[in-house]
Amino acid sequence: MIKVAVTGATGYAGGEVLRLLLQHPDAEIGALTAGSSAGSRFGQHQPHLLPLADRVVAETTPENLAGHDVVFLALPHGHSGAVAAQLPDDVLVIDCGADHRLESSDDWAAYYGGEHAGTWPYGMPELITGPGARQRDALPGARRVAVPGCNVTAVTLGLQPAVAAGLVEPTDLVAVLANGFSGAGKALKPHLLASEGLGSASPYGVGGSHRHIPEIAQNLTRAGADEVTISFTPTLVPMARGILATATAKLAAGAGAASVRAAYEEAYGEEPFVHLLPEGQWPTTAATLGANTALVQVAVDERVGRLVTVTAIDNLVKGTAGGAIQSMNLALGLPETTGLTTIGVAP
Ligand SMILES: NC(=O)C1=CN([C@@H]2O[C@H](COP(=O)(O)OP(=O)(O)OC[C@H]3O[C@@H](n4cnc5c(N)ncnc54)[C@H](OP(=O)(O)O)[C@@H]3O)[C@@H](O)[C@H]2O)C=CC1
Ligand SMILES: CC(=O)N[C@@H](CCC(=O)OP(=O)(O)O)C(=O)O
Repeated sequence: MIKVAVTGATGYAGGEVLRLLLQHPDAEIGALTAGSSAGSRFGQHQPHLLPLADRVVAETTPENLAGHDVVFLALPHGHSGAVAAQLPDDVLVIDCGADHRLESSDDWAAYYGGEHAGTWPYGMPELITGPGARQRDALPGARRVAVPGCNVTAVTLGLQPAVAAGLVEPTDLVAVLANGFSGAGKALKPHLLASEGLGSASPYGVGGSHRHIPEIAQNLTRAGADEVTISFTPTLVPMARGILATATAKLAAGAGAASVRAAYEEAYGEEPFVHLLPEGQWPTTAATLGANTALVQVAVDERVGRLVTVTAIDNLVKGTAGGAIQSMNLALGLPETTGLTTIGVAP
């Protein structure tokens, strides 16, 4: 069995990692650590994870994290570097936060601020990294993995086949997203109060300020773009989970509906968790809830000369914990799909 510790176990991301680990045939759950909630009963924070309810939340210390094969970090931005530095090199450390995703320290400084912790192998197995190459090729044997941002996952999966095939202008991209509340974490924030958010849709991170912009650009550059320019606008909508990302791109000369469809079929035909829907069927977030699934659809808007892609994911599963477990499986040499499902919860 693989002994796994989770830091940030009381939060949304840590809780989802644990929900999936409880269903993983090779995982044994060790330490559950957090910050201010250390010392309390775990079931008080994650009452849906009944098998762990009587555990006690531990402090996030090297002593409590010692003796594990895998440590998941699900901490607020800026906290992962210091914790990871205290862990042995042969332990697999999987960071669900943003600290180790970006290659550019300038991007880190501009969008997050503070010291950049460094760059780890990127935990998006489906990322196109060259002709016939995928990021999953880089993960076997890795002992440090940076899990992508949830919005980044949705937008990258929506656009990368067209970018890699040269069917769109990567300097003319637009993405608008509908985002569930859990993406913002459990911390109390005024705009997340039920009286503010229920029955309302509100944009945030508008005008090029959202911290996922450089990460999307980094991914699409790896997929083959020389330069990426993207207008990115998320919108908070009253649902607990889910992201629906609508991304459009100016078509390159000669690109059309047939070449676009062929590129997406080729990119995702063999992927276990990314599904190109049959023509005419559009993704919904409800169809992805609880599943490690990304649903993708594409169309060409001839009048405006743009590709339109729509991608739905559960932000906590394919957008975080599911991608993290996929990466764990690959790093440890297990079948990539172990413990993961494409079966959702509906209605
Ligand atoms: N929510 C989402 O959809 C996604 C989240 N992520 C990333 O996952 C990480 C966690 O996010 P999320 O779960 O949403 O956030 P939450 O606010 O829900 O949870 C934060 C967790 O971190 C713990 N924590 C806070 N400060 C410290 C500290 N100083 N030392 C130890 N533990 C601490 C909290 O413990 P305590 O209970 O003691 O306060 C809690 O367990 C973030 O980096 C986020 O960006 C990534 C993709 C998607
Ligand atoms: C609704 C909401 O606020 N969503 C968050 C999701 C961010 C996230 O979880 O990704 P990181 O791991 O990079 O923090 C947002 O868009 O900022």
